[in-house]
Formats: sequence, structure tokens, C-alpha cells
Amino acid sequence: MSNVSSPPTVSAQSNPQATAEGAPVPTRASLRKEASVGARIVFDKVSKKYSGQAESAVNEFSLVIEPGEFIVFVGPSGCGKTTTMKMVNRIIEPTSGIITIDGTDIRDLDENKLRRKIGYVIQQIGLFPHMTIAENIAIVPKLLGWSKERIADRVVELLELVELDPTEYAKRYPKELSGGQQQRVGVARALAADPPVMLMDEPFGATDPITREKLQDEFLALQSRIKKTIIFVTHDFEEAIKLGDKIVILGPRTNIEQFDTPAHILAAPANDYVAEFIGSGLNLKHLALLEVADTELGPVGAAAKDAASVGIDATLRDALDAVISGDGLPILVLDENEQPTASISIEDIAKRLGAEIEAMETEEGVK
Ligand SMILES: Nc1ncnc2c1ncn2[C@@H]1O[C@H](COP(=O)(O)OP(=O)(O)OP(=O)(O)O)[C@@H](O)[C@H]1O
Repeated sequence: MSNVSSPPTVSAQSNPQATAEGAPVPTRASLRKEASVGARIVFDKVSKKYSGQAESAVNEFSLVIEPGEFIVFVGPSGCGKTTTMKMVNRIIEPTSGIITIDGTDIRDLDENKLRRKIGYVIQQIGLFPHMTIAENIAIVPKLLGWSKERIADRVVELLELVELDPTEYAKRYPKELSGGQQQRVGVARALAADPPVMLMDEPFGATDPITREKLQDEFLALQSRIKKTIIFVTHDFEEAIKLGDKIVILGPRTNIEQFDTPAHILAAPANDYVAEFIGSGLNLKHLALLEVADTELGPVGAAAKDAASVGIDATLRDALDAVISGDGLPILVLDENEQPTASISIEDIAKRLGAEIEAMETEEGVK
């Protein structure tokens, strides 16, 4: 479950330079320059058996996550996603097995030190209602003994990072923000001390579909800049293919059914379990990973002058939606300057999809 009883202070994070011993006060530009990149996380035969349970919830789970990778754990309810994630910051202790971060066994790290390396974002957000947004974000830097000036600087930087205007939001209280805005603050707070690792447990799960999509897009853009190592738990396979560099599809007791890129999983599900999990919308989901720009397109003249249009940087999923809503006829493709540059038809889309799947299957076969 994604319930978290721990107070937000466990979502502590660290800046290696930022210790209570008193590091020099960096400027905002230097903070950005020093930003920690992700760490390598290795699970080696990690198991967890809760007392009173007949079977272990997590059973000999082994996985290597490289620095800066965005890994999504997806699987049915109760398969052990959250338990596995919470063992990384030692909210839950494994029964056996080893987890290392950058080569260090996490049991050899002081718990507080460990948690300062790890940002933690959960669905319930856990903002303190009696603290302003700025105070909420400042919790961990304060614990780390940062100067007032440095904290204030970091709060502004983080609010800008998550696209909330500091002058407008810093002094508000959580209840004065929408659910999506609160979730952005949750992300900002987890990033406060620049941790190399982020654990995210269904962070966007409680938001409506439109807000959720927006938060996903924003977070992807953010990750392309900050390059943390992320473990993200979700029930939602669509969310997994949109966000993950790689997806871990889990079966009962965290059995890894497939660990691969979204495109490979869609093109070549490892077994029936995965195929079933992906569901019948497989090809449609695949289209969301392909771009109009990389597709063989028709001439501008193939589309009617008043046809609908799609941007050259859109996905084939968007293009298909536009084609279908335009009665199935070819539509215009617009370049960066919004000028017609080509057309796209259902046949162009189908051809690209077929070629892509064939190429991936061949690649799989060669491996
Ligand atoms: N504190 C606990 N004590 C006993 N059993 C637990 C405890 N926490 C979880 N479990 C059990 O361990 C298994 C894995 O739970 P976990 O929350 O890790 O699954 P999950 O995949 O994250 O599920 P969900 O998607 O529903 O959040 C489940 O069978 C659950 O009932």
C-alpha cells in the first residue's frame, strides 16, 4: 500500500556539501552546478517477510538501477511494490538480502544520513497544514543547519523549478493550494537538499486525469534536467510507459516478469502475464512512444486545405486522435513555425507502427 505513517521529516534529502558542520554558502548558480546526479542502487536477493504472514511479500528481489535512471515499478495490488521501495530508505528493514547505494550497504549508513540522500514523495503529500509552503520546503535544509539566507534562496529556486511563482505561493498555507499545486510542493520539498535518489510512491495518484497528465509532463521535463535516480511506483501501466526509462513489471511476491524499456515491453512482452497486464490497447500505447517527426509522411497536398493538423513534434497517438476526429482522412503536419510541411494518414501511422514492431522483434531475436 502507499500509506505512509512516517512524518515528512523522513523524506529527508541531502546535499553532500550541506552538512550541519557548516559548508560554505553557495550561490543559486553554484547550487545548480553542484546538483547531485543519481546514484547506483543494487538490490541483491532482497526478501521481506512480515511477521504473521505465511509467505514473504518480497522474495529474493534482485535489480541493478544505474545512476540517473527513471525506473517504474508496476504490478497488481499487493505484489510488494511499496515494500520494496520502502526498504531503500529503511522505513522497512529487509528480512534478508542486501541493498547498496553507490556500493555502500545501506545498513552501514546512519539512517538519517541515508534518508538525506533520498527524496521521498507520496500520494498523500504530507504537507504540514500549519506551516507555509516555504516553511514546508525548508524542513530538511533547516534540519541540516543551513543558513537562513541559503534556505530562502533554495526555496525560491525550488518553487521556480516546480513552476509555482514564489512571490505568490511561498507564504500561502497548503489548504490555499489546489491538489496538483500541493503535489508540486511535495516534489519541491523532496528535492530540497538535492538528493541523488528519489522514491515516489504513486505521487500523482490522487489527482484528476488532467492534472495528473500535467504533473507527469512537468516532472519528466524536470527529470531531464536534474537526472536523479528515481524509483516510481504505480498501478497504472500508461503512466509507467510515459515516465519510465525502464519498467519493472512485477508479479506476485515481486517476481520480475520483465525489466526493459517501455518500447521493448510493448513490442515484445516477455510472457503471457506481461501481455495480459499490458492489455489490448497495446498498439495504441505503443503509438504514444513514436513521433510524427520520425515517420514517413505524405505531401502537404494529400490533406484537404481545411483539414485538421498536428505538430511535427507530436506523438503518433496524438496524430491518430486527430485523424480519427477528422473522419479518417489525412491531416496536415505543421512545422515549428506552424506552417504546413507534410500530411499524415492512417496508412502512414500503421506502416510506422508495423515497421517499428518488426524491427524490435528482430532485435529481440538477435539478442
Ligand atoms: N505491515 C505489514 N504487515 C503485514 N503484511 C503487510 C504489511 N505491509 C504490507 N503487507 C503485505 O505485503 C504484501 C505487499 O504489500 P505492498 O504494500 O508492498 O504491495 P503493493 O504492491 O505496494 O500494493 P498496492 O499496489 O496495493 O499499494 C501484501 O500482501 C500486503 O498485504
